[in-house]
Amino acid sequence: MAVRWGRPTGRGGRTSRADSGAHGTLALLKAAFALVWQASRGLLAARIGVALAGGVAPVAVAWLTKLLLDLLVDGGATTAVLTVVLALAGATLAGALLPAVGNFVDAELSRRTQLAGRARLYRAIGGFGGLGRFEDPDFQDRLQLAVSDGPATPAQVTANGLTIAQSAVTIVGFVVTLASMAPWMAVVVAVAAIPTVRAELTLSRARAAMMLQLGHANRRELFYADLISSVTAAKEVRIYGLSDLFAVRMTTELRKINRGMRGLDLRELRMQSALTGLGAVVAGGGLVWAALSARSGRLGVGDIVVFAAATAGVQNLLASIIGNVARTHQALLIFTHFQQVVRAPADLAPLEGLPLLPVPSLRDAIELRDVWFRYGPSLPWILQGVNLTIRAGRATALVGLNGAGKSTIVKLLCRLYDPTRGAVLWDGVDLRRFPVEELRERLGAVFQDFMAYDLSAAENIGLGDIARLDDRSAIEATAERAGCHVTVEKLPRGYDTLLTRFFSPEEVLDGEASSGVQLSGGQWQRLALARAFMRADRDLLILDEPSAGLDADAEHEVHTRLRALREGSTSVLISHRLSTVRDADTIAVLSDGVVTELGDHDTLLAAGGTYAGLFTLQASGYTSPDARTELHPSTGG
Ligand SMILES: Nc1ncnc2c1ncn2[C@@H]1O[C@H](COP(=O)(O)OP(=O)(O)OP(=O)(O)O)[C@@H](O)[C@H]1O
Repeated sequence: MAVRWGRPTGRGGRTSRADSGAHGTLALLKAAFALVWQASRGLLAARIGVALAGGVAPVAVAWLTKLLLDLLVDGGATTAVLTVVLALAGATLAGALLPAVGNFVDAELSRRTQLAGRARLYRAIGGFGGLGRFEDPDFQDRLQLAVSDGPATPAQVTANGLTIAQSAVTIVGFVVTLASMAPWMAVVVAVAAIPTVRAELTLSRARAAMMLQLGHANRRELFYADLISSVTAAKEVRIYGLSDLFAVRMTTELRKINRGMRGLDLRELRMQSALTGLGAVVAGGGLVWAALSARSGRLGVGDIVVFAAATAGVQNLLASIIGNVARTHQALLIFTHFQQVVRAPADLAPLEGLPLLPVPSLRDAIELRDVWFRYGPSLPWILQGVNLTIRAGRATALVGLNGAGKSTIVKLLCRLYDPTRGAVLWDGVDLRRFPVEELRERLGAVFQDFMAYDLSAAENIGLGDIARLDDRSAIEATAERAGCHVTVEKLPRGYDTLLTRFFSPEEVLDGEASSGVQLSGGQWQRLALARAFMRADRDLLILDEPSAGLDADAEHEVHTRLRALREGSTSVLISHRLSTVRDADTIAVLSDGVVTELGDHDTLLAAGGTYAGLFTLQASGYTSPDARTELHPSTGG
């Protein structure tokens, strides 16, 4: 089983049209809030309350301080002074406590939203009926980003958004304060905010462009990092001594990323310095005016305090808004990917305008009628008008050289893809008329690239029919039929043995310690067979190279068992070992995207064509590539 390495994605990711424009941003914000609202209305309401109170507290503190100072200077009554002191203490305490309460609520909201977001995301992913999306590189990038970071973003957007709202409340309070004392100062502060907002927008755009640029470098960096550290690649990486090479490539990508980020950070630093300077000039100028006004008796001591607090507060809050807008923008970009995965339309479309039908038991045949297929519009045709009838209750074998399209046909039978042209008919009804999950209920399959689950032996078999996942006697009987019962029984904990070294057994097996076991390739293959056998009673059994990893004895034995199992049921068998397909009722030879020969073993042998040539070649044990090319000049081996 060859392991194909996945394409990891960067932490940045691509922007899309949906990201751009105020309308898109607003819709995203709404969707993010909606998810948080759905996760916990009560907590969100509490968080909004905290933001409002947190926004009002600093303004209240400034005004109460002014009031207190004015009372003291004017010799106010003790009760009045004490009342103001108490109110000031309360407002200060609230101002100090609210951030901590806000953090707690944010964390809890984040946990709940992530739970709801993940559930929604994995429901959407599980709903993709076919394989096409998983093989689309752009969709893969989006998907991986949505999975890794997407569910956390709605809560981040909400928390940042509410912090911005909180700052805005305080700013409004301070600007009103300033306006009541010196209207021109309020105007100056408001005007001074304009460059800040403009700078923030420019920076946001630069950040988005940089993320787009660095997305590819990010993906490559993660790709090499994963290769170096993953157990799957560990064998080859060590044998071929690849880790240094990959480490150098990884650090090269990382340097590229760092250069880009450093440039952006420097730009941000320059802008922020300029803005801080501007803020200092505004605040300083205002303070000079306030001091002169106090000297001339136009302002009291309390006024100066509240004035200083208001000007400094507005400048600081504008700076904090900058950071929060940036973080919100970043989170929204990632949330875009989440939304696009969650809202992706069905990938396997039903036949237009026709209602879905229940899947009837297969009575007559499955027919591929003039089936053309390619894996993408820019990729070559794999099937170019395949016509083939798979008769109910009979065994059909598919034969052909590597890359002829045998597994592709199997994938079309399982409706993992739809034909590009032509149709697959189930007793005359197009497969696209059936609900895909219902169709799959009717199939049992073992694939060339079968799965080895890091679970117990029993589960590895039972997953073939989840309704009987806990039915130990059914699982054991099936293992017996697949010829792996004895092997499994001899494992340290028999059927409960964990077939992995990846998880600690204590995590999974009720606290009972027992080391996990790793099976050999052939043993895994038997388990995969047993898994398929759990569905032996289904309408169609698909066996794509079911014995590829087995030794000669085991292969013979498995095929004897398969023959018995296939008896009277509908099956499709793919095998390069032609001796194992010779007793199939029908053998179809695929070449150049079409069925070139069809018949039983004797007929095809007598016809003296491709099958006869291949069979004779294998029977004689002669495997010269030259001879293969001579036999099949048009198909690559
Ligand atoms: N997911 C895919 N995306 C693009 N091309 C693919 C994909 N899967 C298979 N192909 C291409 O389709 C062709 C047929 O592949 P397929 O696996 O059906 O052949 P096969 O007859 O089963 O070969 P083998 O005997 O080696 O298993 C090959 O050229 C392969 O490169």
